[in-house]
Amino acid sequence: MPDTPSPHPPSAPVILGNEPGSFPHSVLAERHPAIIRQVRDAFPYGPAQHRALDALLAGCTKGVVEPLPVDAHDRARWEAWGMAECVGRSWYDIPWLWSESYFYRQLLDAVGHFGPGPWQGIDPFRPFKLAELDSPETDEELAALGALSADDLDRALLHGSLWGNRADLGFRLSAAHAGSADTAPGLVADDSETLWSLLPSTGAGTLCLIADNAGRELIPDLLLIAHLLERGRIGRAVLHIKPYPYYVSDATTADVLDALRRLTGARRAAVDYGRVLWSAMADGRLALRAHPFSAAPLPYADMPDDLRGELATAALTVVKGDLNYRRLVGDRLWAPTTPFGDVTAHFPGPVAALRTLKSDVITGLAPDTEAALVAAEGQRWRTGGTHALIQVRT
Ligand SMILES: O=P(O)(O)OC[C@@]1(O)O[C@H](CO)[C@@H](O)[C@@H]1O
Repeated sequence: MPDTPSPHPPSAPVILGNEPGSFPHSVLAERHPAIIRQVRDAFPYGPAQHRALDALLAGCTKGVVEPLPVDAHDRARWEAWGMAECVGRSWYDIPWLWSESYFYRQLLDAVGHFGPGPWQGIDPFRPFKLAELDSPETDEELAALGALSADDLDRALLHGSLWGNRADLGFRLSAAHAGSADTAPGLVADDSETLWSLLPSTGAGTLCLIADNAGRELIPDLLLIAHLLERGRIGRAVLHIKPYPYYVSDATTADVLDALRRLTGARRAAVDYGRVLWSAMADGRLALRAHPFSAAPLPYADMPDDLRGELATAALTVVKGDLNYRRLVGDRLWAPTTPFGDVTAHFPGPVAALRTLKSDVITGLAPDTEAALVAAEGQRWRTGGTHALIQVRT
């Protein structure tokens, strides 16, 4: 249940990537090289791009953080985001959140995404996102929509959006040996009643949904938004997406458009949801927002005033996924029973986290829940993607 924030915000060590054998270390040492390989194989890049990818691979695994060029379009932004404190240090010794975020910034640069030039704007992750969107699993999920009874819809669509977070593509690169979610499903925290109380059936407020992955996560996020608009639980929705490709599968504007076309091109129930969303975009009841801070290497406690002001007016902000959870509560090694209300007291309005567990960060667990997880799985439950949570701070 939501808890009352204590007057003194708690603290815990910031997560770094420098402990061999830890999950953050494996992301820097193994996942990032795998992502470079995958991207390199997916496009007929030219020699300059291959050389830049080689340099990034050597730098991010064995070198130190290099500053952005003085004429980089976003140099001032990264300076404000703490570049000076990280430059010259090993990628492993700085906050893990910062290293990961900078890796994606540098990867896009290496393939020419920021231009100028013919590769400007090309998303290096697009082939993987499209493959997922076109997969038979997506067909099956959309076909199953029609079978849901009106009474089931709230719960089914909320859980679709929640468990859709398991589908992130970067995670799958290191999840091959994780247990199947079917053998150990389960919510480790479930504040869904509180969530629904913030979205009453006569609601006219705004829902902000801070999206995570494209494809099989974004589709259920969009279905949930359409449903809430149709049921009159919200008057308006703002979908916060990334301003550029990020963490492999994070949703951008292009991904929203692909997902919408997938829905409007589908059959039966799915197409109705697609039409609701299409017309909601046309009349302003659904807006997209690609704020630069959405791809910042910082916790949401540090969000800029314009974004803070915007989220403050929402009836509820739903924060999707693992990375956004890390940014919401702070990427720290919290004691798992640290109250969620305490670590999110900085957030400007009611906030709900919908997340499958894919990194060490966790807060808000009841002591017996933590004990049961540890007894059953050691610490694997933290990163395996087989558990999920719905946590709310009113
Ligand atoms: O945010 P998402 O898509 O749910 O998960 C992102 C993720 O795969 O990437 C991070 C490691 O790179 C982890 O926090 C998490 O497992």
